[in-house]
Amino acid sequence: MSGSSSSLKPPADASAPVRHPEAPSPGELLGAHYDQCFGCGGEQPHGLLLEARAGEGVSLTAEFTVQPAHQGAPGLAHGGVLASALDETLGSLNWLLRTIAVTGRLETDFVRPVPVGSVLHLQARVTAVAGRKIYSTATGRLGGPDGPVAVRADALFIEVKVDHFVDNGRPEEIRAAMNDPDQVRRARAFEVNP
Ligand SMILES: CCCCCCCC(=O)SCCNC(=O)CCNC(=O)[C@H](O)C(C)(C)COP(=O)(O)OP(=O)(O)OC[C@H]1O[C@@H](n2cnc3c(N)ncnc32)[C@H](O)[C@@H]1OP(=O)(O)O
Repeated sequence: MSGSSSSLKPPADASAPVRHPEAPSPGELLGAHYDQCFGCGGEQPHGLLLEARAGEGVSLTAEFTVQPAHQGAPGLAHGGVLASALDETLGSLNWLLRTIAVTGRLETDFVRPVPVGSVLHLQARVTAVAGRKIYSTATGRLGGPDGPVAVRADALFIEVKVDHFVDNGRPEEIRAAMNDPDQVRRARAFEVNP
């Protein structure tokens, strides 16, 4: 069974997404937005170490290799970890829009079990934008970018101001990220256009 709830269907007056003129070129690696991010950061030993690459328009591809630390049932990826991989991939799309946004809703279909050691080939795109609401969809395939779908998700991201993080994040990490002397790294921690 599949299908998504009505809040994930763009309204009739939604617009097509517009790729930011300074978005990375198709094929370019996006790199981690924050080294402590569970989804993409290099400083998280049990993180997903997801690598996303810009695609055409407002789309991207990403790869996630399932490690033993990501198990739920013996030898199989945990469903919550797979949802995280989808969330991170979908969240990375906002960098192509240069919009700061957070996940409001994420609906996931788990179609096939995903073994430890396998590579999940993710593809995501923004389908529509309506005011602060960004609608997007993603699939994760096994065996290659054209392999069978193992997971898929539809999501609604909501545009926020940087205050969302500053006001709600733990002060230690906010301070450290804000004080990073590298201007690009400082901006990307919050996915803000530097
Ligand atoms: C730096 C990037 C990191 C990327 C990491 C990967 C992405 C993530 O995992 S982000 C972390 C997980 N997400 C969060 O922590 C978000 C927590 N939630 C919140 O902070 C708030 O609920 C937030 C910001 C989403 C919305 O609150 P707020 O700004 O007050 O918006 P609000 O006015 O309620 O809603 C705006 C619109 O979105 C809709 N909306 C908000 N939440 C939802 C939802 N869950 N489902 C459906 N619609 C929703 C509202 O109905 C409203 O629609 P309309 O404009 O048509 O009336």
